[in-house]
Amino acid sequence: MQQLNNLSSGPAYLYLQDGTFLKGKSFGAKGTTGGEICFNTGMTGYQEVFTDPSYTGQMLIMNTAYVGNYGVNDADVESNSVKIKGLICKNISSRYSRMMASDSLENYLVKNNLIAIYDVDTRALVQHIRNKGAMNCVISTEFDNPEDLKRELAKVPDMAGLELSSEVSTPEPYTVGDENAAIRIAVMDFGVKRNILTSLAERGAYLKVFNAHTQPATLQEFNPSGYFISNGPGDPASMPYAVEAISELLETGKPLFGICLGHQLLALANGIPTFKMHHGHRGLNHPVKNLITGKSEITTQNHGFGIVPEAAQASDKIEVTHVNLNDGSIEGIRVKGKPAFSVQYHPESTPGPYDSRYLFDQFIGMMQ
Ligand SMILES: NC(=O)CC[C@H](N)C(=O)O
Repeated sequence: MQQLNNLSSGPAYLYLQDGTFLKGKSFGAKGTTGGEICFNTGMTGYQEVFTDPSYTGQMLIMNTAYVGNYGVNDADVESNSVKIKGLICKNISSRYSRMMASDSLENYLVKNNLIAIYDVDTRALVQHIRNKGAMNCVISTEFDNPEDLKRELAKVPDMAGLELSSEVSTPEPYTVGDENAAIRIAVMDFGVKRNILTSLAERGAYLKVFNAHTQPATLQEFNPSGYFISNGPGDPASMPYAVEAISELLETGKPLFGICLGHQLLALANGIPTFKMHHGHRGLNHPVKNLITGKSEITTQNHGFGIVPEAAQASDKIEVTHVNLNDGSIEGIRVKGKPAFSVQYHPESTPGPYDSRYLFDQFIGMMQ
């Protein structure tokens, strides 16, 4: 059991676009930060969530009552840095306990320059977002009055229409797995989670991960058995370059699998529009029904956009394969006459239950 040096306890302020103004305590780095507020209902997996590139630009409320209880380590990361813009919690644990932990959450946040606020009534705040919908917010340890905070908030871009994949995609290609493997996958990196790559590599695939703006012809030079379209941050409707590339890849007739942003982009490539959800789905317990097998799965989710259900149901290009049992949103599709499919949720489930990992086997099976 490690004792933290000293919990920082200076004041911090939270200001929302609708004028909601809350005082809490400062934790992690000092300063002012802004982004779109969202909440994650998971009780574990904070380090994976903080480093998931799909959270770029988001101010995250962790619904669970305590954050930090089990510290941090070098392995539980989905990318090489913290990607959330700011953190909002109820309680920060003043000590951590786990054999695998190498440091405290507080040191980690300071090292990663992440501004956090705690001692906020997160239950009330989550209910507020659930009623009013997603909106921008700022956290500050520098400004303590609504006028200054409102001015800082005005600098925060709107998530709708925002293209963020170019910020988080790998600048240079890199490979994962055994280069002699029979299965080769070209990965379009829009902000890929590390454990998606691991999930494919541990099933015997050799992966080459390419920058988001790579031309399809360059992907084809790798002579892949199939294509993977990754998750990622931002508004899929702001990415015509990616939709164009995916449309071209579909013409190759090779297997193609998309996750989350990849699902939204595959839908767009088939003429199905996307929309901004009221407050999104983020957590580890979202029930989804697989309409092909009739079985349900408990899934990990992180998305603020969705594909338009009426357009998906009416499309003659795709078939709906998965539906969210909470709200009926479309969470899986396959392209008619092509070996291409996608899901809105996260089968690698880091963190989360393992129910959906069969999707990686399905993709590998299609390429064998
Ligand atoms: N996890 C993801 O890929 C998220 C996709 C998209 N940025 C959304 O918020 O809906």
